[in-house]
Amino acid sequence: MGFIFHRGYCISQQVSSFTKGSHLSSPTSFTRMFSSNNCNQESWKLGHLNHVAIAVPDLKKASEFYKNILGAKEVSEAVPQSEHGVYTVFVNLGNTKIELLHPYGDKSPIQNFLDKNKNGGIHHICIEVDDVKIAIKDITSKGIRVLDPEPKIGAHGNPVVFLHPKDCNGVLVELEEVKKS
Ligand SMILES: C[C@@H](C(=O)O)C(=O)SCCNC(=O)CCNC(=O)[C@H](O)C(C)(C)COP(=O)(O)OP(=O)(O)OC[C@H]1O[C@@H](n2cnc3c(N)ncnc32)[C@H](O)[C@@H]1OP(=O)(O)O
Repeated sequence: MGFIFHRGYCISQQVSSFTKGSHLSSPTSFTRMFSSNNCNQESWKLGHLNHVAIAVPDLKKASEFYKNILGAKEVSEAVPQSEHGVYTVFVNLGNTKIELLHPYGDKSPIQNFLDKNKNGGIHHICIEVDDVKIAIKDITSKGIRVLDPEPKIGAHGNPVVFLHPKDCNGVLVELEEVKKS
């Protein structure tokens, strides 16, 4: 579907308008779009893949795998993230990172996941956005569940939110606000 701007409104051509033999002859061929990200005054943009998070039952063993077996040059120490109920270790790959996660405290949000996946597994992906609050407003209006009403501060000191995996093709998606400098 293409987007056309006319007198300050964003109007979109309906897909049916492109079927063979049809032409854009009347105003009814157009639909005004008021809620699309492309058209809102309050817009936000998707950025790079910040990290892929892997929940692991043994953080030391997993860190050593990336450091000693795969030869990763930058593997951080384990850091407790008390607000999130996890320990994190970051493996820096240059163009993105791997975040190793292990439960912290007795109410960790990753405990269920590890109970179901005893050897660990990919837990979430984190994609950067330029404005997380505008992103939440827009995404929520499209029927996707955001798991916290307000962003929390994530492992990099930036605001983050999570989107429900059931609304995201079975993948837990974290959005992290990274302001362009
Ligand atoms: C430090 C920070 C940072 O990076 O900055 C972090 O990483 S914090 C990383 C940790 N924090 C978070 O994960 C916060 C967001 N997560 C949550 O709120 C929760 O973990 C949920 C995603 C809602 C899952 O909650 P809970 O484990 O209680 O529910 P549940 O086991 O009944 O799961 C409900 C359904 O979702 C599925 N499900 C659960 N976790 C999933 C995951 N990680 N990926 C894909 N699907 C998942 C289950 O299989 C189940 O599907 P079926 O019904 O089909 O069986």
